[in-house]
Amino acid sequence: MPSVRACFSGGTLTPFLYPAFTESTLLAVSRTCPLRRRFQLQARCNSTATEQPDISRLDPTPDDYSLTPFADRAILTLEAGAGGHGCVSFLREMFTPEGPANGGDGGSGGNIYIQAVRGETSLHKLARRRLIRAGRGRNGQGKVKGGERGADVLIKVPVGTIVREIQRHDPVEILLEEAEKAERERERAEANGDVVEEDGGYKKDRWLVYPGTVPTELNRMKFPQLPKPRRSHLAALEPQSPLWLDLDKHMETPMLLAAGAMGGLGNPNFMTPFNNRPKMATRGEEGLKISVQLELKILADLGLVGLPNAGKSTLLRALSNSRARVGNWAFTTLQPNVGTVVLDNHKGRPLVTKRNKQGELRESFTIADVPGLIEDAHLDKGLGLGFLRHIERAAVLAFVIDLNAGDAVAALKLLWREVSEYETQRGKELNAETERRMVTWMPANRAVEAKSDVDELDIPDLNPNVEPLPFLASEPISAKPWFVVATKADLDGTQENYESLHKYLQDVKSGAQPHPSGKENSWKRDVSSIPISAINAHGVEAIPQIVMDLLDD
Ligand SMILES: Nc1nc2c(ncn2[C@@H]2O[C@H](COP(=O)(O)OP(=O)(O)OP(=O)(O)O)[C@@H](O)[C@H]2O)c(=O)[nH]1
Ligand SMILES: [Mg+2]
Repeated sequence: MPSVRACFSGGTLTPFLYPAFTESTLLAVSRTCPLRRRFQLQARCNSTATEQPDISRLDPTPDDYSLTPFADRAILTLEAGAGGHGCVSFLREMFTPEGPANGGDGGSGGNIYIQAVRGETSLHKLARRRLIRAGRGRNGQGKVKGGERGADVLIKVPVGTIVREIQRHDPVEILLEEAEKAERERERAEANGDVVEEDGGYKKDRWLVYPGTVPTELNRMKFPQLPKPRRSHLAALEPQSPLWLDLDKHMETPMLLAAGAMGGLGNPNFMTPFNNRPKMATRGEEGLKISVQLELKILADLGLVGLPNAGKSTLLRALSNSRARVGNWAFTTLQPNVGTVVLDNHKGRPLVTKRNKQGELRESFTIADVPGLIEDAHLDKGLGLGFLRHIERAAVLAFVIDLNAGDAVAALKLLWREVSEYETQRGKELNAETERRMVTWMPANRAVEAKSDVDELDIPDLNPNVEPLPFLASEPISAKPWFVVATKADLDGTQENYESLHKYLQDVKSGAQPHPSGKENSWKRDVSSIPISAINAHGVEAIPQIVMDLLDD
């Protein structure tokens, strides 16, 4: 095992594993060199690393890992609670056998809330549920007792979840439109001097009548004008339709997605000076239905990109307490792992001192390790590009290159090519997904009505979301700060490979070589590389400092 030495090579100070570089080279570094502190830190960390490398943890058997269920997509139908029905009831007391109406109103339905919380890490629980329904309001009762409210539902999602609406069915909106249409027709008829028919009939889906009312009696009954469909006051707090939420911060309070429907009116609402015993009440409104697509894009500070078997998971283990699975075969990792690197454990001096934009000291940062990418991953080879969405939102990217697996420069170029391909494809993919799922929902009883209706204009428009949803605007991946982690540097014959990689990156930085993504405005200001041996925890201590330097770049 070569001894661990820090070295100064080609202007970049890195802890180097190759014996050709000596510590005396480092001592020659000027005291004013901004990288001096990093070197001191390296030296300190290296010495501790050599003292107690926890090799078994970094080279575990393939069964020594922990795996939690994970899903990063879910399609859900959310149904706000329907309102309870109003009640038809009459006061009956000892000397008042036929008292006035005293039916209570129906309770309103439960609301649906959403909250992004730090503790959640996956959407798998939601993906299994498919339909989430808030409680229905209870029916009103006699003695003017209002129905109980329906139970609310709180959907907890991980921070970084995007909510997109696929389809919406708003029964109140439909009823309002129908009422408006009827109003317009009445006005038109009045203007033409026609006889306007009063809307006094029985509508099975809107009215409730006294139990035991026979059909002949129903025909004779005079029904008042149907009250306008009502919305709960809370509906004003609903986000604008179509839903497009990017829940990228921990939320202290839940956010309303769909307010429960209003309950029906009890029979006292229909009392008139001539009739204090109306035998009808209205039914509760139907709840708002929204189909949404949830997509989790893990928000990590550092994203690890690499070919399969490059050593990403081992690196994650070396940097954090993660128990990601490690194995000597491709695609050991099948789902993203997130690890947290603790910079300050409040026991002595922090590993790296860095303040964030708000001036607070950073105590930790997160790393996302995703399944390996292979050539033509953009054509859905290997595990495809699906998992790249998790590094899309990482602030800094680390390209993990195996120095023992052929030309490192070629590997880096291949990775960048796939990443850029993903970038061009992601917008298209998102929209295609939405269009595929878009179906026009029509309630069963209305479908017949619509068919029999010859006047096309009369068919209520149940699919208001015909316009394509906007793309998610985020910065291009090639504009993110990045660096290269050249791993497996402990193996023989990797030095030359590292040197050519180092030279290539110097050229990219100076502009002699184009950015490997081939995109314009890509980030290459301070590209660096660091050789490490993750399996021995050699050299990895420099990574937190590099990430911190690039984080606020
Ligand atoms: N010699 C040496 N072997 C390493 C080093 N890092 C990782 N390995 C080995 O490389 C193999 C693959 O490591 P993983 O960490 O599973 O690689 P990965 O990139 O996560 O692989 P996938 O999840 O399949 O994409 C394992 O057998 C590790 O023990 C290193 O620094 N030196
Ligand atoms: Mg892995």
